[in-house]
Amino acid sequence: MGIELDIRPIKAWLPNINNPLVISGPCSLETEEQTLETARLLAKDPRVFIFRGGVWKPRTRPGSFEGVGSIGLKWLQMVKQETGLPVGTEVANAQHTEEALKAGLDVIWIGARSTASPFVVQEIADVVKGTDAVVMVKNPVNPDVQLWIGALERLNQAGIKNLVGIHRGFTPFRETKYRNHPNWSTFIELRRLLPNLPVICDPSHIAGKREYLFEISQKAFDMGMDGLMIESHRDPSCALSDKDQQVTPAELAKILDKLVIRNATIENKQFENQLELLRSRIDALDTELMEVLSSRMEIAREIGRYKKENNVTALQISRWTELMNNRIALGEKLNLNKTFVQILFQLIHEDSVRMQTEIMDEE
Ligand SMILES: C=C(O[C@@H]1C=C(C(=O)O)C=C[C@H]1O)C(=O)O
Repeated sequence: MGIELDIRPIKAWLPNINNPLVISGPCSLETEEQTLETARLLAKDPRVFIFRGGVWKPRTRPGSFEGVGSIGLKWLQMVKQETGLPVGTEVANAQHTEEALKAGLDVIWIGARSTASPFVVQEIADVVKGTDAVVMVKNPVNPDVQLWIGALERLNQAGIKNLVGIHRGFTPFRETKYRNHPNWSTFIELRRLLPNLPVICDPSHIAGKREYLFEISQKAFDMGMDGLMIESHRDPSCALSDKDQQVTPAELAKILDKLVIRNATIENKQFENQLELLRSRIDALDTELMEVLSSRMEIAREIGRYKKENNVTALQISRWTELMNNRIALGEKLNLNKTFVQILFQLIHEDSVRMQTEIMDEE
């Protein structure tokens, strides 16, 4: 099924944007003073375009700080009035959305847990219907690009064209360096399916720790994302939520100073010619790669027929283990990433066994 969404670029609703979209502010608004002080510091940096602040906080388990609630909307209004920065918060149900719109917030976003629930997304879409709200949609907690797109579609069907995707990583199923797995391939697939959708990265939730913010942000720009949402707090050590991943506005400025912003493409004949030359070499190598794979599969089929005649199983674990170890060692010598080699050969082996069992089970 083709996907066609009517999406406006960021510039359509934020005309003064001349750089990647940077959104920053506290994970949670805690007090009027903390909100305003953080906002005043951020407003001094012309690279920050929108102030964010969590008001209703979805927490994994009960008992931790769940946000100040509606009073925070008033503080956001004060930020807007004093600094001129557009303001936004996360909404997780119809009531939040109604209150946020009524308070005149410039941006709302749907969190990862809410995106995972089509009922919640629909209830929010029903409230924003017919408005010119800017709605950002975080990826669902699981790397399901269709679910992410489904949420965007529901909003688009409600007439919302000012849409932005936020890549905040995916719940890991084991202990990892980062709090949430970046799984860049999900972003690549989203961009392939919806090339017009602006997508920004939320390195704070991917990282879980401030020391990783720079490397993740740079990667996001290397991949061509359109901006960042980075949590900041006047004093992260006292933050009531996610204190390890927040930075001070001064630290944010240092991160932004170091980041290299890349262009999606450039108008330069020499660059284009050189790129084309290198790409034609990749095309030729890919053709060879496919031919080699095809020959390999042909031999596997022959082995399958031979095993069938001799009534021997398709799967041969000792051969497979030995082969995998050997390929990983070879990969290291050839400067290939170990995980890449493992996954590649798992796929090849899986299909080789599948084909052999098909041959064996043919009438
Ligand atoms: C091809 C064989 O059958 C299976 C497929 C393998 C492969 O594709 O390399 C290896 C071991 C077996 O599990 C074989 O036994 O050699």
